[in-house]
Amino acid sequence: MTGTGPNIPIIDFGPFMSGFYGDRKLVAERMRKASTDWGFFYLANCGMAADSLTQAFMASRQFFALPLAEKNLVAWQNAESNRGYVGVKRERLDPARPGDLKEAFNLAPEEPGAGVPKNRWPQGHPGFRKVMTHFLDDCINTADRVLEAFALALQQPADFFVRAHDKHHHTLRLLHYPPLPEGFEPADGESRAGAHTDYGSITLLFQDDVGGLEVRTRAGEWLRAVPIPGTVVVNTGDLMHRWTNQIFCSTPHRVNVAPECRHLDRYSIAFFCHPNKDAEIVCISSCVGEHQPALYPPTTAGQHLQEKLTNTYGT
Ligand SMILES: O=C(O)CCC(=O)C(=O)O
Ligand SMILES: [Fe+2]
Repeated sequence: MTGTGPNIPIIDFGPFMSGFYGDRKLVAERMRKASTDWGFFYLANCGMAADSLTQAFMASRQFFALPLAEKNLVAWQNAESNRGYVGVKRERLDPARPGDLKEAFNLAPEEPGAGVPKNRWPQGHPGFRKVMTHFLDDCINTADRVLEAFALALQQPADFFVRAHDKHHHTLRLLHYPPLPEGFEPADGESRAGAHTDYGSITLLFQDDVGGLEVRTRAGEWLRAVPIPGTVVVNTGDLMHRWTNQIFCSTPHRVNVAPECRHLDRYSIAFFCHPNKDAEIVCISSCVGEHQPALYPPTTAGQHLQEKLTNTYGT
């Protein structure tokens, strides 16, 4: 752990949302640099109403407070649907380590015309569904603006990434890290969430004020990504790493069982953005050159995601 040295950048998104081209370009360039150096940045003034976030966290707390039997009625079933409740230790983000000390609930936009809805909503809690559906829309909007900035940063048409994400194959994930019992000592390598990289293009991460998120620097040290009120953490995932021919990094991160926060509940909400399953992922032209050959063959976003989920859940 390092307490000195450079820190994860904080970028003010306000000028991108309301500014002229010059302002927008400046913000996009900051995002490009942060994604290259860190694969992580805090975004301030992202345009999301504080109220929407407060409500989402409240609804999340209420959901996780339900009896386990009730949560299990909406249990996660398979990687293809990837929705519903995932119990404590069911998942290991770092396959070499014990199961993660967390529980989660995944939801996602319903595909229009796909028949039976796939989200697994708990019965008798219409408020939960309403708040989360609203929050999901907010996340999609914010992510689309971030993707526009990325397109500008990479000299692509403004809608380059937004179009590739327009089927909204995203996942919203509520996370709860329960307090650990008095005297708890983590088994070797046990943590709230094991070290991992995210699979998709970008992730928006909202954390409460407990802390515990750690990001691995390029020098290999673990740095705390402390909660900064009024900001959302944005990180670039494996797919963006591949798409940008490794220019944007997909940085390992984890949630550590730090002694000072071990006995506190921690809540976070992650919005994982995934391009359309049929989107062709070919190294972006501005990231490829005479001295920078494309490092990956084309794939589709769907193929990429399925491989990653299978590795995590073993299904
Ligand atoms: O809870 C957090 O702060 C991080 C969670 C995370 O990185 C993930 O679920 O991919
Ligand atoms: Fe993550």
